[in-house]
Amino acid sequence: MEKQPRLLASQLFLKNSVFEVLLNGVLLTWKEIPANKKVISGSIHHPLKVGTSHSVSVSEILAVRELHVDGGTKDDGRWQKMSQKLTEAYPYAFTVSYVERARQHRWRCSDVTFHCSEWALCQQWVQTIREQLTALTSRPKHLLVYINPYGGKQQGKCIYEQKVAPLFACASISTDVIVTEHANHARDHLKTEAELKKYDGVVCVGGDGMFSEIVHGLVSRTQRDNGVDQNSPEEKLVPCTLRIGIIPAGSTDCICYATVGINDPVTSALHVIVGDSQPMDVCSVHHNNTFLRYSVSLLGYGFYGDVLADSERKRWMGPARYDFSGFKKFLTHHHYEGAVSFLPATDTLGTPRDKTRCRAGCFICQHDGQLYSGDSQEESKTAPDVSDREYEVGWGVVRGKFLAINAASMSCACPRSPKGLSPAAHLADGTTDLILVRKCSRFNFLRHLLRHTSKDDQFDMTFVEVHRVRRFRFTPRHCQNDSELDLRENGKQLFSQICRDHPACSSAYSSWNCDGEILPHAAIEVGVHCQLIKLFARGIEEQPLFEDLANPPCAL
Ligand SMILES: CCCCCCCCCCCCC/C=C/[C@@H](O)[C@H](COP(=O)(O)O)NC(=O)CCCCCCCCCCCCCCC
Ligand SMILES: Nc1ncnc2c1ncn2[C@@H]1O[C@H](COP(=O)(O)OP(=O)(O)O)[C@@H](O)[C@H]1O
Ligand SMILES: [Ca+2]
Repeated sequence: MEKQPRLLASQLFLKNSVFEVLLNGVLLTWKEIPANKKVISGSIHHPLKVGTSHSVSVSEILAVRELHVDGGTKDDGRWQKMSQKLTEAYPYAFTVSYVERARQHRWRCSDVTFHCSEWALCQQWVQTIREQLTALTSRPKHLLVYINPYGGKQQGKCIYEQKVAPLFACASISTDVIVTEHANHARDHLKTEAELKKYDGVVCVGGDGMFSEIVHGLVSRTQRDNGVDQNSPEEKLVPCTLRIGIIPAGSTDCICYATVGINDPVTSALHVIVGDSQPMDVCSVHHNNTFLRYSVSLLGYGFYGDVLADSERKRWMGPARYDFSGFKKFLTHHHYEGAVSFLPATDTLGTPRDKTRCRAGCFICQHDGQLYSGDSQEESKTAPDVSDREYEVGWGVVRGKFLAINAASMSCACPRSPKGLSPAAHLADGTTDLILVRKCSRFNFLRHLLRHTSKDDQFDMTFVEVHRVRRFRFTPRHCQNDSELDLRENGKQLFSQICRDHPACSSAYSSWNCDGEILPHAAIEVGVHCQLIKLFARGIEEQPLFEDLANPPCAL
């Protein structure tokens, strides 16, 4: 790393020792000075701590504040316990709040308080650190927050007020908070009313469904403001400028989990505060040249569609509804017939069977950002009509009976499956991983499902194939025309009754699970829009081998 000029260097008092404290444009470091150090209160040091040093990246400092020693305890209760002698020798102090890495990708806010003998020195430290923080232009100052009070275990409001709001206040971030009153409240507010110019980002407190509302509101608003027609599947969409933060308070929380590495409200709040930015792909879903929805995580037909449809009726069960419906639909074991045509992403570096993973600073995402708009793509972008042009150059077609057709635009890692539906998928490479699970025995399907929870490769099975694609289209076998599709809605109950009476039979249609929402059509066309949105996240950080490496001793 380029050597940074030293901004400040002082000997300051911390706990019971004197530390050499240094600030340059990149790091704040404090190193214990072992020799001649004076132990004031007589407390015993842990031998390992002697001579240790700490360093914190300035970009991960949340705030700095002065302590008012005269008034006693305004900011730090521990101050009271300091000996009279210390107060006399070092009557001025300031506290630096910073990000500390804990286990399993968790971030925590830590405080360190330095004591000084002179007021001017204390002021100089506080001011210089503040100047450094002000220079970090990627940090949000004003945020629009939407809370879904009914997501997950209905803890959204409480999570925000107790864990997140105090951190935003500490980092001097101001907020406008809206607790949603009905479904689509946040989406419609963003789409039409919200004064977006006032904000540096939008925060949603809830699950994947709530995040999806925010995405729909922001993307639709951006297209409308730029005169882009969402109904045209070929249209190139305009990226959203505002970043989105997710405070996880839902049932699956896969978007948070797969972009941060953990579904933890404090960790997510800290990623917002430090102003992280993670671009993400968004799929647009159309039916007959009519826009249906956007998807950022899972588009699932068959098993995941049926699980979602069933679980919606059991919302009262909370997150456990997915396990209940999952078990039920596993036993039902329905398969669906149809044709999937797709445009493989032949010009990308990665494949769905890679051992490498999309991680913070991902090389593939950084380099593939521009490919979607590349001219070489233009000619082959249009989806062929499966019946007429199935051999169109570049497009592949797979027909058959499927237990599940899943498109994962990202890994879809979540607490249920920490590696996700497609472990090697990328957050921002402009592709989605199309996973086709053909009809097989219950036992084999169970083996496939179980592999989502172990190290074994869920794609290494004869009845599973996976393609990395830029576009795809699904046509259910019995879909001759639209009126038949509409009929299915009315006839569905009768049909499912018949199927229950004749277990060998399978219903003709499943539903698409689009990020937790049921789509009204089975025949869809999907295109990936590379890096259409940005999150307050940085991707999953590589885990340090040893805990100490998370806060490496600085090389001075
Ligand atoms: C036997 C264990 C099998 C575990 C397989 C787990 C795979 C999980 C992959 C989950 C991908 C999730 C993608 C995200 C979807 C969300 O957009 C969406 C909405 O989330 P929200 O309610 O928070 O707003 N969530 C979902 O659609 C939930 C999908 C969860 C499906 C769980 C399926 C559990 C299957 C259990 C089968 C049990 C078989 C047991 C046989 C003895
Ligand atoms: N105030 C509200 N009342 C009812 N539903 C809401 C409200 N606010 C948001 N929703 C809807 O609740 C659904 C589930 O929200 P989400 O936060 O994803 O929780 P979960 O992960 O438990 O599904 C979303 O589809 C969202 O549109
Ligand atoms: Ca992707």
